[in-house]
Amino acid sequence: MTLRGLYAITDSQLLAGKLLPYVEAALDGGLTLLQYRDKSTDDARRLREAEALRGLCERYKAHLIINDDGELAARLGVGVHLGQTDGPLTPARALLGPQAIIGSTCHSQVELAEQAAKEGASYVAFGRFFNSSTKPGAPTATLETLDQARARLSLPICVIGGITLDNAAPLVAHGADLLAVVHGLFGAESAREVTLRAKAFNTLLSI
Ligand SMILES: Cc1ncc(COP(=O)(O)OP(=O)(O)O)c(N)n1
Ligand SMILES: Cc1nc(C(=O)O)sc1CCOP(=O)(O)O
Ligand SMILES: [Mg+2]
Repeated sequence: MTLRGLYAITDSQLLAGKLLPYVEAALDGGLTLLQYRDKSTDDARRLREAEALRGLCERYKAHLIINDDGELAARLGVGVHLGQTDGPLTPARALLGPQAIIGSTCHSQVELAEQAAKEGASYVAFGRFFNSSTKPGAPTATLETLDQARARLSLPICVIGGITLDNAAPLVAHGADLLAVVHGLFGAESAREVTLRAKAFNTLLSI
């Protein structure tokens, strides 16, 4: 499977009361991946929302990824994204099976990405590249990180952190395959604007 394109990530505060219409608008504009990222402990709501997102992703032929929670991903038969403190990749791969999409946060460390590749990651994520209101304290990465990663890795490379339509082009030029975006996509005044932004990100990626 080739993983390239726009990777939308949900945010419970930003999308409060409009999760499904805004996600559907993004899917309408074209998403490769959608990550359900909800840091709450409300398991019933998390299950309900993730199931609804899975239905939408099936309709639009995008892949749903669950942040942090391999058990929920296994229950729904979808992918998972794991950070460096979210548990090891090898058991996640065993749990989810060979076809599942599993992503790994590697900050700015290509060595972590090489290790993730050995442990069965489907893509590796570097960031944050810009100021992020969603995760202001995330460690930073640079275009040099991306150059090194592109030279040393054959896995799809995802970039994240403060990405907008105005700053994404250099990331694509330096080899990013997946643009992972929260505010730059969903921080829009209307669902129509979300669709337009998604289409514009895809144009940047030549998709
Ligand atoms: C695509 C993508 N890349 C990086 C992250 C960050 O994961 P992590 O470091 O585990 O931080 P949280 O998102 O869990 O706060 C991500 N979620 N998605
Ligand atoms: C969830 C997350 N992880 C990051 C990392 O660098 O690992 S940055 C980030 C937030 C991305 O949201 P926005 O597009 O609004 O900046
Ligand atoms: Mg995490």
